[in-house]
Amino acid sequence: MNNLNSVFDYEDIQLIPNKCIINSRSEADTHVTLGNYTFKLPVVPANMQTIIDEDIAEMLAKEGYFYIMHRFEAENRAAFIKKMHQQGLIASISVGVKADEHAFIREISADALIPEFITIDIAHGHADSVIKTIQLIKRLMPQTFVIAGNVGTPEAVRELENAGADATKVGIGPGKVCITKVKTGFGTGGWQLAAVKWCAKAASKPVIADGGIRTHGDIAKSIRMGATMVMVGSLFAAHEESPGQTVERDGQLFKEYFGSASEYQKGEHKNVEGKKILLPHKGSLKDTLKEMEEDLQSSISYAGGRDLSALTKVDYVVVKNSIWNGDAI
Ligand SMILES: NC(=O)C1=CN([C@@H]2O[C@H](COP(=O)(O)OP(=O)(O)OC[C@H]3O[C@@H](n4cnc5c(N)ncnc54)[C@H](OP(=O)(O)O)[C@@H]3O)[C@@H](O)[C@H]2O)C=CC1
Ligand SMILES: Nc1nc2c(ncn2[C@@H]2O[C@H](COP(=O)(O)O)[C@@H](O)[C@H]2O)c(=O)[nH]1
Repeated sequence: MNNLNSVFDYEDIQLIPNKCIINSRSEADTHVTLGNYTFKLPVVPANMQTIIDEDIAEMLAKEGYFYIMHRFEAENRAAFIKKMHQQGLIASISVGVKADEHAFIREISADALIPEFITIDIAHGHADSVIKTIQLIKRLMPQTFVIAGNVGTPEAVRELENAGADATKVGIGPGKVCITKVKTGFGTGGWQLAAVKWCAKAASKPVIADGGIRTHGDIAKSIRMGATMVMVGSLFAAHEESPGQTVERDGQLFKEYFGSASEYQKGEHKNVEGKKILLPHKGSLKDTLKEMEEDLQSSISYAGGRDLSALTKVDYVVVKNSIWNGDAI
């Protein structure tokens, strides 16, 4: 991006249709390949404690979706890898960057519990601590696909790729339960889609757009701007299967969704950069995944193609705050 002042976000963009070349949306193929594996959708639920648990991870893996287990029940991770492998499923876990996390990486490597995917999950991923963690994983488990983040600049993407990351995750502060932008003044909140475009242009490996996805159409927009996959929190929160607590207010059911840097996650009010919200109880996660697939198939048809690659080439217009036009879904 040459001009950082001409930025945009998801609600400011509309993709322009091409002539349809399929007879039914069901012909459109939403599969995506990441590393050595192909998944049903270019979407992964956020590795947060109110979004995913081991049951959901297992369901997603069995159904052919990508998943990333969170790192907040650290002591369960080795057993989780073993359990997934015993069922012939991929193991995809998260790690941090502190000394105990390096010890854990050495431990699983020594025990030959090698996950197919490891995501390094910290707030400010453009850091030597992340580079050292990438290098450690790649030295001990070269076959493991490493996703590193989070970052918000091309320089960070290149540096993590050069350190050995197989993919980078872009998004500092655009999340629904994020307060980084107001607490620190930094981030990609409000211009996340432009940041994805900026970073993807510099990337030589896959980029995962993380945070700020509010509609299924935002998935197609992320892919147009160069993302291989998107990470989604709030849209996946508050389902029947979701791990967040169910709460009743005035006879209506809600579920908790809290940030990984919130005091609810941390158990203390220190370096808090996340909050908790209540979201109306939704139906089944499987139904949302199905609807997401149908909507993305429709996006592919509007792009004039048969698969996700068609989305990467479509024209688009920037019309500030255009998509809602006073409406809601
Ligand atoms: N995508 C996003 O915008 C954000 C996501 N998060 C999520 O919150 C969770 C907790 O993140 P995080 O606090 O990084 O994880 P950790 O608490 O594991 O911290 C990781 C390490 O990085 C250090 N660290 C954290 N932030 C900074 C910073 N701004 N500058 C220098 N060092 C830093 C920590 O030290 P110390 O704590 O002593 O500083 C610690 O050593 C993660 O799941 C993360 O994804 C949090 C904020 C933003
Ligand atoms: N600044 C913070 N960001 C957080 C925190 N916990 C998670 N996250 C990020 O948000 C996305 C999900 O975003 P959504 O818009 O889809 O809901 C998640 O993947 C993280 O990158 C936090 O406490 N603070």
